[in-house]
Amino acid sequence: MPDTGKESYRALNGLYVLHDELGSGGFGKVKLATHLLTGQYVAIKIIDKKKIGNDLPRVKTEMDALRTLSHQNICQLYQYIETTEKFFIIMEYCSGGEMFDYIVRKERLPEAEARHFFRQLVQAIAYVHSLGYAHRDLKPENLLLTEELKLKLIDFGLCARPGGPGLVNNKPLDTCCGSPAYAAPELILGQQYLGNRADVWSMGVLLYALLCGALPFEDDNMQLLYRKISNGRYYEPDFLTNSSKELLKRMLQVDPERRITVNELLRHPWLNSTYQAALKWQTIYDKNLVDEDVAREMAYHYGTQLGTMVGKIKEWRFDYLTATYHLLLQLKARGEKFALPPPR
Ligand SMILES: O=C(Nc1ccc2c(c1)CNCC2)c1ccc(F)cc1
Repeated sequence: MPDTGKESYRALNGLYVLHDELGSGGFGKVKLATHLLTGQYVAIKIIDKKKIGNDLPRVKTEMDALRTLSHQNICQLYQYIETTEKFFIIMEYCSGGEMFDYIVRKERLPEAEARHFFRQLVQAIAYVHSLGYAHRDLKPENLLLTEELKLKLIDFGLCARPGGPGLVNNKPLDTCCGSPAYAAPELILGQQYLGNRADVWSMGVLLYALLCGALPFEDDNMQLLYRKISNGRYYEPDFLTNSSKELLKRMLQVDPERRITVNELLRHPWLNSTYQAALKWQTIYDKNLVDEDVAREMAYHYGTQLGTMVGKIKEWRFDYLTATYHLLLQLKARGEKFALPPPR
């Protein structure tokens, strides 16, 4: 049983066992846990309502986004539990940890490896934008890696909702958006900005970090940092290829009107040079399609007809059933045997 605050974790009893902490963000902590029915690891984001106070809307924003978004490069929401004191957001566990740590360990990435990760980020963002969302807090800490070095985007707490005020926003940085080092000039100047274009700037900063192992705009003094970002001038190390330099220049355009768009990115030669197919960004998942093998195993365990189980899964309630389905599907996708205990 977890330490103090036992009663507040009661909601997890019989469903999950908590292990050590994976990280703690502005919002609360993320703990490693085991989903008991399948024995699979998950990550549980635990948010204390008292501690977030008037930031509660950000949690709702994130939940709305995560319920809608389902993509191979976005960390999958499995289950959502709300109690009087806390939110428990049960997510896909990404055992490779944060991209930030990966870059630090390797200092900087060869162009081919940077491309491998950057393509997946562009696919995730193209999908997010196609649904009218903008992420608005893109940084290496919000990019996680799986065991197979697949990239998974997390933390939609600052994203702009479709048609919401966020899409065109002129709130100054501190009130609404993420880390200054990755923030677009128009955003830090508190001007009107389009979330989509601001995301492209942040992706440019990320690509620079992948390729150079450093940030293009950096200063401990916030005012000087803002000035560097607004000038848009940065150091180009000699090891950068001309095509990398050209792409960075197109992404780190101070004028959002002249900045490359996501659609142009999807076709840019730097992303496609060693790959035949153009970037396929659509999701591989179909909410109306339920994997029959997984549903059959679940029907067996819960003692229901297959058709009934398929119907229940399709409700996508983000309850324990949704979590079980995703975890069994993940086992099947990894070619591993998956079985549930027989009905009690
Ligand atoms: O899996 C996550 N974090 C994670 C996983 C593994 C490791 C870390 C974080 C940190 N370094 C050690 C390895 C994770 C998953 C979802 C989420 F919303 C937040 C974090």
